[in-house]
Amino acid sequence: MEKTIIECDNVSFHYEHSTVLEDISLEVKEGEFWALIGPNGSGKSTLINIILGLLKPDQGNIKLFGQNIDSFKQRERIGYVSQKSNSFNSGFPATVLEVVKSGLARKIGLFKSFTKHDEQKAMDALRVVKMDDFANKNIGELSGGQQQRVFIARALVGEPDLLIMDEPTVGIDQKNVASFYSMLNALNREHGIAILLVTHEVDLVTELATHVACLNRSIHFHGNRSDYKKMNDADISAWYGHPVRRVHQDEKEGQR
Ligand SMILES: Nc1ncnc2c1ncn2[C@@H]1O[C@H](COP(=O)(O)OP(=O)(O)OP(=O)(O)O)[C@@H](O)[C@H]1O
Repeated sequence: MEKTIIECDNVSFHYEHSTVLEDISLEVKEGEFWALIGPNGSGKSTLINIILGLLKPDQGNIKLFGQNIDSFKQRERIGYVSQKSNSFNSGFPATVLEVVKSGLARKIGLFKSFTKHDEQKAMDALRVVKMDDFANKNIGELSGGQQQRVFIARALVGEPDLLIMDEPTVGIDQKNVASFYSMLNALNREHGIAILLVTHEVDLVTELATHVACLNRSIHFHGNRSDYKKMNDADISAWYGHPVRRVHQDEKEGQR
């Protein structure tokens, strides 16, 4: 049986006077690729911050890899890429390889120097995201999409079992979004890394994610991809509280 990697059990959370999350229960198991969808301000980033241990829930419990979050010490098992990663300007004084190696700091200690082996691991991670040819380039000289691949490599260099991403494609054009997602697909299928992806792309998830959860203060839907595909636009609109229309595969093909 697959092991449970993330277990949220009846989690609730509020900021000052507003309740943002109510009774959230969700399980992510080994090898699964979850897309967390929901309208703006529905609590997705807040839930991610709780799972990462950056916020403490008012109620409920989180377990990571079967351990209570308060006693969980194996942070290197989780790679995280935020929506604001791709914001280096052209003058930022670090190469792509240095940025990726910085992902090992948590493992080896901040002030220890990197070894040849660390460098090889960083190059391996760059190869996975097909950015090894850019290793010695300045990070600021890369496009948003290329930078985001580098940030995935930084999250991968510590060989995590789980990758959490909060809207990693913000600011990336549509053509590059598709290749970015196919890379995530390969990470999940070929490297067995579980993925929790916050996204606004209600269409792409049907082709990629193994499971979908829709959050809007509470969980309105969670299930596998085929159950999600059976939902119609009216269901999704009801979860969102406003009209949502998915682009269907035959329409997409017609647009090509
Ligand atoms: N630090 C904070 N203090 C007070 N309220 C906050 C704070 N951070 C977020 N909120 C509020 O909590 C709600 C949920 O925000 P959150 O960022 O989790 O939503 P989200 O689903 O990730 O949104 P988006 O899709 O727009 O990124 C919003 O109403 C937001 O304004």
